[in-house]
Amino acid sequence: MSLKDADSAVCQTKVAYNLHVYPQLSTESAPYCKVTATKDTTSSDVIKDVINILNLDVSKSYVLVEVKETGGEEWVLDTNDSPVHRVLLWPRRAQDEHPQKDGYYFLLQERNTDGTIKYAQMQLLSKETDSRRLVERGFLPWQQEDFDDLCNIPNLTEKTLLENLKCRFLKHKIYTYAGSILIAINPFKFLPIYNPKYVKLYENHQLGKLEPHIFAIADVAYHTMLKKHVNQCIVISGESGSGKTQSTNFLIHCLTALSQKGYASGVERTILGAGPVLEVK
Ligand SMILES: Nc1ncnc2c1ncn2[C@@H]1O[C@H](COP(=O)(O)OP(=O)(O)OP(=O)(O)O)[C@@H](O)[C@H]1O
Repeated sequence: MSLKDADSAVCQTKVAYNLHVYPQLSTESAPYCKVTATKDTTSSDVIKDVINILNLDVSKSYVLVEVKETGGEEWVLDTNDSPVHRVLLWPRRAQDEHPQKDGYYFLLQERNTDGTIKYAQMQLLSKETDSRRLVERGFLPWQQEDFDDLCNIPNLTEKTLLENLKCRFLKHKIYTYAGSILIAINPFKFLPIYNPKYVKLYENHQLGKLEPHIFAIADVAYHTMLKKHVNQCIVISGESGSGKTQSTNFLIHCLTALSQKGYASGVERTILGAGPVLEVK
């Protein structure tokens, strides 16, 4: 490495980032505290800054907690951890400003005298989110509530998986995710979930944010194709009569609606019309 390279490497570590730390006890002035940090700044440096800025009680002990939307977990940072390194692993949209609504942010939590952490912030979560998290962590037994993604079932067995699908089906929720795979159970009756309102609802959304739906899969494939300029493939499999043809029709309907921006055209009719010919064995 040349001296110049070394200089620029040193400069790189000195780049300043703004961290927004949400204190456990929110202050009257602002919901969060802005701290400037570099990659070298440790979590204990950040805590000291927040204590100074907010005039917090120095006799108490605090920890910096990273909240990440994925898994809904809070991670307590070690005193020598670099919060900036954590931020750089977050999605781009959450890196500059990290408002709580985006799900990626830092909390300042107080430690109890026995070393455990006071989770006062948890009270701000809705009761439903709160208990779901406790169930996911195994602190509460799994109730007969349904999970829209099978990966979130805490004790995943064939029995719990089938019970979850059944429970959802009885509530007319025929779609369930298994990660990025969509499971569809044939309802053998019309459900009012395929009108243009739903195409619009799922347009350009993030997979998993809304209730599982075949339009969500079509939308992800369509927008990934536009973004990456690479052909996309959706594999549909299932036994005879499970709804593959019907699902293909819904996919084509959604894809043509997305590409035509809602204007009726003959394209959908032409593609759907080709289906029976293609299916002839
Ligand atoms: N999402 C759905 N909503 C309402 N009815 C559905 C749905 N999916 C399937 N069906 C019903 O189930 C019937 C069988 O579905 P479909 O023909 O799509 O099955 P398939 O998997 O393509 O069967 P095969 O492999 O024998 O061709 C359809 O005629 C339709 O009435």
